[in-house]
Amino acid sequence: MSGLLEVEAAAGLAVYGAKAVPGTADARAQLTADRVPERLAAKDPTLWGPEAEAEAKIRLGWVDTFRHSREMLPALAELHAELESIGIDHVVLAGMGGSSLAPEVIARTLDVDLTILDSTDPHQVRAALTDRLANAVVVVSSKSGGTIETDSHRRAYLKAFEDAGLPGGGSRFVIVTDPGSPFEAIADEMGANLFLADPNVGGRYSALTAFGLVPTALAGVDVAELLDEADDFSASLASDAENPALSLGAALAAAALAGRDKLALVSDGTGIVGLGDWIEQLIAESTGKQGRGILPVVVESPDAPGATGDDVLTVTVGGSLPPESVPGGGITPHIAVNGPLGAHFLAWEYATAVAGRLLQINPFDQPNVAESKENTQRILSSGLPEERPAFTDGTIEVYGTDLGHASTVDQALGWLLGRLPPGGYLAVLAFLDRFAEADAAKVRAALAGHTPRPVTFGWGPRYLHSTGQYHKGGPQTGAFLQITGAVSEDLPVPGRPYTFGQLEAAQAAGDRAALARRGRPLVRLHLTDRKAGAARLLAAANELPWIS
Ligand SMILES: O=P(O)(O)OC[C@H]1O[C@](O)(CO)[C@@H](O)[C@@H]1O
Repeated sequence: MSGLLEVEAAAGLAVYGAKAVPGTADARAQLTADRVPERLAAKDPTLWGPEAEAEAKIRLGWVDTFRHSREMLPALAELHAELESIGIDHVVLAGMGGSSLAPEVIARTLDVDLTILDSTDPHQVRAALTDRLANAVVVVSSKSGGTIETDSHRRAYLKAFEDAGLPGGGSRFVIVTDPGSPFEAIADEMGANLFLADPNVGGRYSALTAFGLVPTALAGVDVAELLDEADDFSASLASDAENPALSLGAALAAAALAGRDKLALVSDGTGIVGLGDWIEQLIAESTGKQGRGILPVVVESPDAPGATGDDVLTVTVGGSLPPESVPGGGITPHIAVNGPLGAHFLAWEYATAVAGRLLQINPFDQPNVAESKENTQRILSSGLPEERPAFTDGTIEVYGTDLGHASTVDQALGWLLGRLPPGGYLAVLAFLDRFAEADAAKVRAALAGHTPRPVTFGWGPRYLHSTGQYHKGGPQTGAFLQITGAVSEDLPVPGRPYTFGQLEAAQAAGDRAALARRGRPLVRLHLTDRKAGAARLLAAANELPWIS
């Protein structure tokens, strides 16, 4: 790793090291020879080939939509003031994937209180519903207006407000959706506040549209600043010379094409919090298709296992740095990206689109996400498949086929890690309460410390809208550890014949079916006692030998 002294910067966003990544100079020269900066700034939909053209035509709004986003700021300020004047100051955001990941980064980075509801886990949903309900406004965000999780949250809150006898009904909701979606009509029916988003922007590119801005402005963020940061940075995007986002995209693709196709995303601790989760969705869902793609690996800190590796491009991300400071948060990454959050959003969207062209994929579709959704629907109507554990170890039931002689959780983990092919990865997929059971995420670093292969972690069902695309559409080299938990207090989805617990179980089973159809190695650990099971799993992961 070298080259960190070289930097390309615009409007405070600096990309260090990109040009030193092998192959980047040639890729960048090709991009400028093909006039990509100029054509992308002009929203040329032919940049990704004839097959992507129809989709690209309606997906390039993000190039400049942040300018139009300003138009909604007065209405947002008015609504914010109105809600605050009647004591409604607890903002909940129900939304999946691109409809909640950017608001979460914005709220965490700028330290405002915003509850994100992107889970079907009944314990997590119940915890949200019982938290400051009398002061709550619920932003229901969905571009399509057809996402089952988000509609279920809407139903649950409507019922909770009614049951609590709280006045206001629909006016306690703010719906963010695309024009003409089913949610637009529902907003009207409910008497909800409505913000329509730019329909020419896909979910994962929507950070600087109503999806990123409405919930965060209501939570108290000065979103105009984010728009200014993006606007200032945007001037660089049409340029061939000082165009850091172009170099970033060229480096991501050049590295992947040379076999460094895992992207470790490491926060450097300089004030931007949680950006890795947003970049993860952007890169995984945009590139993981047709058997290719870049696998993002969100790493907890610069010293956590998995930040480096033979096929890993190590990228640190953080806020603007003072002059002379060393980027990278204590490690020497291949690339460091530092700058204001609004510029980060635009730079990564641009880099992903550019990398998509070089990887010869359509960065605007997500062709393999539908399969798990369809499996979920089928299971919800026909019932969960009969499954028997291969064995039970204390409070953990272990499911899987051909687990050999494994009879303990440790052995099952060893079996799975032993099945990682060269170039492969392990994905840990936890259908648990991501706030109350946050410690379960520690299993990623614990496992990554015992294998040379990259280990990712995703909370179900939210990963289905992110890395889920890559798992099924990208290179078929993954092994999967699914974690599910017993439900002690289930919750009905109002107006539906199923509960949140059944929906969550159907989503987990639906994704297992999609992975099994591809013959991927998969172990499911069902925690019959969530707390004890998670502790046992973590201990087992920590005690594993090195498995190469
Ligand atoms: O905003 P929507 O339509 O609810 O979709 C949420 C997420 O689901 C996906 O469509 C894929 O599952 C993402 O691309 C998107 O961000």
